[in-house]
Amino acid sequence: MMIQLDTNIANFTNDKGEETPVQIEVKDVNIFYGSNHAVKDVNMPIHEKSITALIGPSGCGKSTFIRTINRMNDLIPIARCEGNILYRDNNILNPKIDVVQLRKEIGMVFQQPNPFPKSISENIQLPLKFAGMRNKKILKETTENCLKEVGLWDEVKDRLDHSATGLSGGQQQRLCIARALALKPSVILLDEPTSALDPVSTSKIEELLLRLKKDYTIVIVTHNMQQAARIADYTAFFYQGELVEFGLTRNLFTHPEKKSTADYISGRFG
Ligand SMILES: Nc1ncnc2c1ncn2[C@@H]1O[C@H](COP(=O)(O)OP(=O)(O)OP(=O)(O)O)[C@@H](O)[C@H]1O
Repeated sequence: MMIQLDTNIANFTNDKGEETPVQIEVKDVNIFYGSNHAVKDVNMPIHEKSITALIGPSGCGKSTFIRTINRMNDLIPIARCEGNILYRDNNILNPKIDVVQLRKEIGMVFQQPNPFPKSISENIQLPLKFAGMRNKKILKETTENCLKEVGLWDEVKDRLDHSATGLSGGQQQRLCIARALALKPSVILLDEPTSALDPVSTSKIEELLLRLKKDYTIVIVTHNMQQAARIADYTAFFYQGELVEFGLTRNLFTHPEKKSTADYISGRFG
């Protein structure tokens, strides 16, 4: 029951009524794990400097799909992807693209905060050093700027050399977002970034994402429909590997076009 998406997507606007151009275009994407067809014929736009939420019941393919956007599924030997994910005139799924460069431009944050077991500042600086940056002044400035960007600077500025694993879960997750920002990405993918966090830490991350969308394109997998409704400009509802419905969040939640979307958002299953 794949829906036909309107490809004239430039007409979409975000919740402020502003047009946001399409940054990534997903075309006819199919993903398999061996013989398991996990994601089926997905077509959707991802709009620049907007938040796109991926929702749907467990096992519907949300994580599989988001991981494909920066080729994390390459790490799973039985995973196979077909189709096109167009980004800056390239197909992300082209085996010849530079995956290291891709992951600098399209960063990822996971469900469990996963800081390196190093100091807070090294968490920001290691990816930069790995990318060849040696200038100590720039490393220091970037550390401060990224920590300020995620609202963590005032909380940690006096203990930058302490282990990141000593931070709270919410602080660790903001550090992981800061680490992704250090590489100056244009897109940030987040796979259930708040599901391991308490409500206060969750709302800090939501506020942070709303700030970050001014400068970054954000795609978030969430089980929490209220979260999608609170922060996402666009929402995609997946069910059994198919993209059932995509649209402006306010439309999808108030006037879903498909019965299964209506059933899911009203809590009748999932
Ligand atoms: N690493 C993997 N190896 C093999 N099969 C996988 C792998 N990851 C996911 N799958 C399968 O792909 C399908 C989609 O799973 P996926 O984790 O993408 O769904 P999801 O919507 O993110 O679920 P959840 O909300 O529970 O995280 C399922 O059938 C799952 O078993």
